[in-house]
Amino acid sequence: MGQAVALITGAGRRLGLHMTKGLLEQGWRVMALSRSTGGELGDMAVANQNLTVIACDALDDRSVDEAITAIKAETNSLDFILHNASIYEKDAAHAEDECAFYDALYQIHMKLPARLNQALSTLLQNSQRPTANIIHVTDIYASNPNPEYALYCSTKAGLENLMLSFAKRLAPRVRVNAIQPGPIKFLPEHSDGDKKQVLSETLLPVEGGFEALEQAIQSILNNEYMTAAVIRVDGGRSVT
Ligand SMILES: NC(=O)C1=CN([C@@H]2O[C@H](COP(=O)(O)OP(=O)(O)OC[C@H]3O[C@@H](n4cnc5c(N)ncnc54)[C@H](OP(=O)(O)O)[C@@H]3O)[C@@H](O)[C@H]2O)C=CC1
Ligand SMILES: Nc1nc2c(c(=O)[nH]1)N=C([C@H](O)[C@@H](O)CO)CN2
Repeated sequence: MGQAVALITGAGRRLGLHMTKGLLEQGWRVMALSRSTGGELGDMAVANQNLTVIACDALDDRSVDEAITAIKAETNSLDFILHNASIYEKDAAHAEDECAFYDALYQIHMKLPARLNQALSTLLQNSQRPTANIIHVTDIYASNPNPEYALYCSTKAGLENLMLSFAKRLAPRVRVNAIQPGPIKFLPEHSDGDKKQVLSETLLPVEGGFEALEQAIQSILNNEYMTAAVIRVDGGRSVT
């Protein structure tokens, strides 16, 4: 079996960058989609021939078309797609541009994953592994929305529904699953009060860390009997 090939969206920072590094360390070839081809990701690509950085802005259809063309020029088979790219902002922050914000959330959480799954389905069917994998990274809020993030949550719910359709459409050669993260990694803009409040509502009151998601991703990749499944990685937050 040849070298496994993964495609990661939103690879430029945090979980996307963490998973890019992890899969490279395991010997995978990684196609990393990012709005910027520079920075740490670009530096890594100069030093590691197993990493290809491809520019992709989900909000620009031409950029997505060009990224799909570039992926197909790089490989004729694909073993894993991680739909990680995301925008996370409160509705209240977009009172003046609510429609444009909702369009952006749809484009990044639903349109981009649907287009990549459809456009790359032949590459996935050519996978050299027993099955190819697609993982949609959603959110515990997809099942039980936080009304302050209604627009974000609804598009994550749409991403989860797309997972079910692609699981039905692409079986049995391709397994499609979703992971619902909880309080994995706060953002710099989170205050200490925000963090304390969230963790006080979480059975395991700590940030899970990207390693917790990586373990769940690996468990899906290694289990040939998992498809159309939704795996929560949230420290129990979703039941409080
Ligand atoms: N962190 C957490 O605690 C939680 C995370 N999640 C989910 O887990 C996933 C990873 O989380 P995290 O790493 O914190 O996410 P971030 O918000 O830090 O990063 C998301 C990525 O999305 C990409 N992105 C943003 N805008 C665009 C765009 N217009 N076009 C293409 N890509 C874009 C960026 O990639 P680049 O800069 O390379 O373009 C960025 O790396 C996300 O799907 C998130 O919704 C869910 C619940 C909790
Ligand atoms: N794209 C993102 N989505 C989400 C994030 C994030 O940082 N980026 N974070 C959360 C969590 O609420 C976290 O901030 C604290 O629990 C949800 N989605």
